[in-house]
Amino acid sequence: MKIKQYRTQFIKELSPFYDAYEAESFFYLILEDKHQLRQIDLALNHELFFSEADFVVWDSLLAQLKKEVPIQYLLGKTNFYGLDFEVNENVLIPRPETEELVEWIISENAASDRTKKIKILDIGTGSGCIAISLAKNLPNAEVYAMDVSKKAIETAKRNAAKNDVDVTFIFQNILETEELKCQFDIIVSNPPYVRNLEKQEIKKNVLDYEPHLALFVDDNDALIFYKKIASLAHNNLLKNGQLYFEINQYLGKEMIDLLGKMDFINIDLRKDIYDNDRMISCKVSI
Ligand SMILES: C[S@@+](CC[C@H](N)C(=O)[O-])C[C@H]1O[C@@H](n2cnc3c(N)ncnc32)[C@H](O)[C@@H]1O
Repeated sequence: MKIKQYRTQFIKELSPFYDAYEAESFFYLILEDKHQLRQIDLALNHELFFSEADFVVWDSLLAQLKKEVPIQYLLGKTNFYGLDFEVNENVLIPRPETEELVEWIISENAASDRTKKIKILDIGTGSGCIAISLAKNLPNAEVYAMDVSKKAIETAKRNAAKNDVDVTFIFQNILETEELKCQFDIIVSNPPYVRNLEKQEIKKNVLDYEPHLALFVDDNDALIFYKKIASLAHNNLLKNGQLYFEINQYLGKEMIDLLGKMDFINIDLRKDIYDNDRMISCKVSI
């Protein structure tokens, strides 16, 4: 079969699950990953011919996509902030909203005195996407990253090596942490923040395949991670130090109240590209 014919069939078979645009983007991601071919190659070479064995691979990927397995897990990789990351079922697939948080931190810290080290701690690092992007883009950063999942830490370590950056990984439960070992200039976290009451908004491809440890938080204490991290930050943020959080879009006001009551200053709540309250930053009052 010609690959162009296969493309039509591929998109049609995915139509109950994904719109044509998404299905087509999956097709080209596979084409690039498995055959090192781009859309333009397909357009130019009308006679492209794929072997029977190639189509066996395509069929197996198509079958998994029909079960709504995320394409990133099928290919074992994704792109975040211009860098390549390994992803697997032990880590959350990094989201574009989180790239916005990283962009915010870089924009506020890139111009800082390059002779002075900036110590950064990323709590709940998952694939390591935040920690590694910061280490790559802030040359004077000394980056630490924590997670309670051993398998996530192993993945993040491979991602640090792949992207050629030094990050110190810490296997630790932040909720059981009495005190952090050192003082930081920046503490950043994208902790679990989806409440069970929001489960019905979560798509099957997320709910069935992404780690629930990374996603969900107890409905009765939805801000538990923020409270814990903010209280540790009081002792472990240096003078002028800054906290950055990704947050649940429905809890922006609650986050402002929480940080205000805990005496943080310069509280700045920002929206993501979809116009949802998504990230917040503050400083310790001195
Ligand atoms: C929303 S994911 C964020 C992953 C990654 N930082 C990102 O932005 O894509 C939350 C992460 O927090 C970790 N986590 C959950 N509970 C934790 C705890 N008690 N202590 C430390 N990390 C925790 C999860 O394993 C997961 O990797």
